[in-house]
Amino acid sequence: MRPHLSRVPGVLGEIARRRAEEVVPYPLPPAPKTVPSFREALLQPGLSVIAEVKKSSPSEGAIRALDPVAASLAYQRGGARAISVLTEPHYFGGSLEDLLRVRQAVDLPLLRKDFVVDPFMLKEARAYGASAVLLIVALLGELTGVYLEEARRLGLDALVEVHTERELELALEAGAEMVGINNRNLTTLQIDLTTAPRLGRLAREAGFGGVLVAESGYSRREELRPLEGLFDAVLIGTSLMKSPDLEEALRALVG
Ligand SMILES: O=P(O)(O)OC[C@@H](O)[C@@H](O)c1c[nH]c2ccccc12
Repeated sequence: MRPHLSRVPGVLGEIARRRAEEVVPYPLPPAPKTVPSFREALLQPGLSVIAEVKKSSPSEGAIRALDPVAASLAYQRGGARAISVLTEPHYFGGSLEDLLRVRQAVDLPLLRKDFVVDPFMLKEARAYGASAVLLIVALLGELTGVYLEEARRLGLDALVEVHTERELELALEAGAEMVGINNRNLTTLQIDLTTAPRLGRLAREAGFGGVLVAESGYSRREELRPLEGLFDAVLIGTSLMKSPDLEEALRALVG
């Protein structure tokens, strides 16, 4: 089952509709027998970092043409607990090939970062070595629960992404075990770092005891302070990718 994407506004709608047009099932490579647990990795003590491999983005344009394997190895040395690999090609310069190569190079669990709009994309994620997938509530709406179930059936963890109170409600109703709160509004691309703490508090007040991840816009250590004691993990991409030394940049943020 596919979500109705005609109503999704802004850049998010544009990217997702293009993605949906491209999904045509094909024979997949054999999936790795086992992959490390994404959820368990984030539940270690302290604020876990999910470090992201991202060559470009709609807000930044070209970020850095760094080899995903080299970037991931630096992230692993710097203490990242998981790695997010963009696989969207047109706006983020990613690919499933990147995901597979990173899987072969590091031991950390990997998140397939993409605009999942068809169940086949979950099978792809598994085949190319992901431990988890991103599910964006602004795209999947009422179908979020269906995609969560399908991800589970395939042995994948799901990070369910929200940006508003209404989306948070939908995520919790759908039974999300990991909720990502995006500081970036994917319709306008604006960042507001008060979004994650505000919605994170609401989630906890509503009794959510699962994994909470703060996403987007972090570049300085002080900015992580409002997350302490509330969030299990933070997802950081652009500011790390732009640093001359990724390992050092990661340590400076959370080491
Ligand atoms: O590069 P940043 O600002 O550190 O953000 C990372 C990550 O949160 C961001 O890439 C992201 C969050 N949700 C997404 C959904 C699709 C594509 C990308 C994203």
